[in-house]
Formats: sequence, structure tokens, C-alpha cells
Amino acid sequence: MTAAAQFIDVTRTFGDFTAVGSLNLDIPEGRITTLLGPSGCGKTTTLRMLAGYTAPSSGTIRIAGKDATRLPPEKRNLGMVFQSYALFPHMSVADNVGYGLKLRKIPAAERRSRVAEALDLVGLGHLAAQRPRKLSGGQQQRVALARAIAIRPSLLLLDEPLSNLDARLRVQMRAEIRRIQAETGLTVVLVTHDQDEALEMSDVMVLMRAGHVMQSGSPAEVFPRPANRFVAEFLGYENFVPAGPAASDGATTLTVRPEHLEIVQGEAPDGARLALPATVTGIAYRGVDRHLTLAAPRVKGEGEGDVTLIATVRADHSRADWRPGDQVTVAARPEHVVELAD
Ligand SMILES: Nc1ncnc2c1ncn2[C@@H]1O[C@H](COP(=O)(O)OP(=O)(O)OP(=O)(O)O)[C@@H](O)[C@H]1O
Repeated sequence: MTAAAQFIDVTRTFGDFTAVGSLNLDIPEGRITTLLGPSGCGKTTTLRMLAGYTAPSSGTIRIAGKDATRLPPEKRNLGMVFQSYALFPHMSVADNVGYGLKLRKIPAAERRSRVAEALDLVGLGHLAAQRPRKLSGGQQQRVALARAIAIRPSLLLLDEPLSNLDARLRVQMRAEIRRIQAETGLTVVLVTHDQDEALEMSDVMVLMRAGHVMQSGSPAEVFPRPANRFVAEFLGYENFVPAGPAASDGATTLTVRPEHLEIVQGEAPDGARLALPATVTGIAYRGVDRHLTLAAPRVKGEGEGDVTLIATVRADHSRADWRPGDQVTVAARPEHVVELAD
């Protein structure tokens, strides 16, 4: 894959504090890359360095193969959309979208056709003459996208673009941005702290923590195989069991998703990788599923107290429901058990 942009050993410090440390990252051309992680992990600083608003303390940033480390933002040919759309209230939608083209001194006729094309792409051609304040949040978001796309940027940078939208619209806009990316072939870098958004939208997701990349890859690579406990927890894994002597080198913890735990009475099924005696401590009914909480005593030498486990099981009408106090075996097949380093 060709890299549209590259971070080569990029560090950014603020005083003694390292916001981004020795970052090496390729942004593949014509794909959506998301920077994902909790608040303060350095996502925005990384995006701002790519945009040219924050200079790296050391290291090199290349855009389209050229050293862009010291290039000012306006020379990088980037489109940006922020959380706040920053539309000009006194201008029509069309003038908002055409603003960057005017700055670039694109002749009026071409400007008109590129504005129309960008508005069609986001499905707002019919609102060209409106003022932004007459539009819904979702429509304003699309205007901001159209404005960023109209300049035909070599990179489209989106910083938490969906976080001001209500939940339903947010989910719609995920698919919408994917469609726009597929139709234009743009290279997109998206910052988010929402793992569902990243899983749905990314070609490549980059998980960050405290200024460092913890893991990167496609959602299909990362989600089933989190590299460490931080990534697993961030992606919503809940069950963490001491790995014990049978684990590979370096693995200290095993994890299994709630829907992959099997609850049985008596012996674990043949070939199970994990088999723990446990007591049912709680049960919640959620439509066709049952959410069980269980307590499994630790093996001697692996710490104090019980390990709490969460299992999602399908209702089985051939038998009575599990009840608090039931003694069971919690089991998982080898293909569902992920070994984690700390
Ligand atoms: N101009 C600055 N001066 C001092 N510290 C800064 C500055 N900008 C960012 N930081 C610090 O760098 C760290 C990373 O910030 P950054 O905004 O990149 O994180 P983030 O992952 O985008 O978080 P959020 O989702 O909250 O925006 C934070 O601890 C922040 O306080």
C-alpha cells in the first residue's frame, strides 16, 4: 500500500510531558485510518501535527512522499472537519462550500461546478441557497464535509466529526462518510474515542495510549486479537482470567468475550481451552439473551478473591433458567480464548 502520509519517529512534548512519543505510522492512500484511544492519549496532537497546526519536537512528517515537517497548514492541501463545524453564518451553504476555492482563486465557473458536485455528493444540492442556521445538525455536518472535499484535498482530516450529533444520526453518518470516501477515493484520517465508530469506519485502526501506538491493523485483525489488556478493555472485552502455566510466553491473562463463554453443569466439553468452576451470582434478562455474572475462585497463588466473569447466553427453553447460587462450569473453546500480555 502506498503511504499518503508518514510519521517517522515523531515526538511532541509540552514542557516535560510527552504527548506523542516516537510515533512511526503510515497513513495508507485512499483508505480511512482512525486514531482511537481514551481522552489525552495524543490523537488530536497527532492530527494537528499532520495538519501543520502543531510542530513536532523531533522527527519527520512526510506527505505524498515529500518532507512536510515544516510546511505551513495552507501549503499541505488538507481538508479538515472539526467537532464544531465552524460554518460562516452570514454566507449561504453554497458560499460556505465555495470558500476554500475562492481563497485558492479558482475561477467562478469552475467554482460553481465544484460546489454543486460537492453538495450533490453529500445530498444537499437542494439547500445551496440556505443559510446554515436553518439546517439541522446533521445537515450542517454535511456542509462542513462538502466544504472540506470541494478543494480536492490530498488528505481529509476529521476530528471527532460526529460527536455533536444525536445517537441515531451519528450511526447514519458513519455509513455516509464511508460512502463518500468510497466514491471519492479520498485518504481520510479520523480521530475518535468511540470504538464502535472506529470498528465500523476504519480500514486501519490505530489504538493509542499515553502518546504511543498500542496496536494497529484492520478491525478484522485487531478486534479478535487484541495485543494487550489495554486494547482488549478498550474494545469491550470484559472477562480477564490469569493465564496459568499452559499459556504462551509473555501471556499473563486470558480473555474471552461474553458471548463465547459456555455455561454447563458438570464437566467442561471436550477440547475446552478454559474450564473454571464458578457460581452464578446474578442474571439479567435481555430479550432473547441472558446476561449472567459469575464468580470463579482463583487458583492458589494467582491472587486473592474471585474472578468475576460475564457471560451472554441464549435462552434455552428446554431447561429451567440459571439461578443465583447455581454451581456451574464456565468453558471456552480454544479459538475463542485470546492470550494477552499486560
Ligand atoms: N498545547 C498544549 N499544552 C500542554 N499540554 C498539551 C497541549 N496540547 C495537548 N496537551 C496534552 O497532551 C496530551 C494529549 O492531548 P491530545 O489532545 O492530543 O489528546 P486526545 O487523545 O486527542 O484527547 P481528547 O480526546 O481529550 O482530545 C494531553 O494530556 C493534553 O493535556
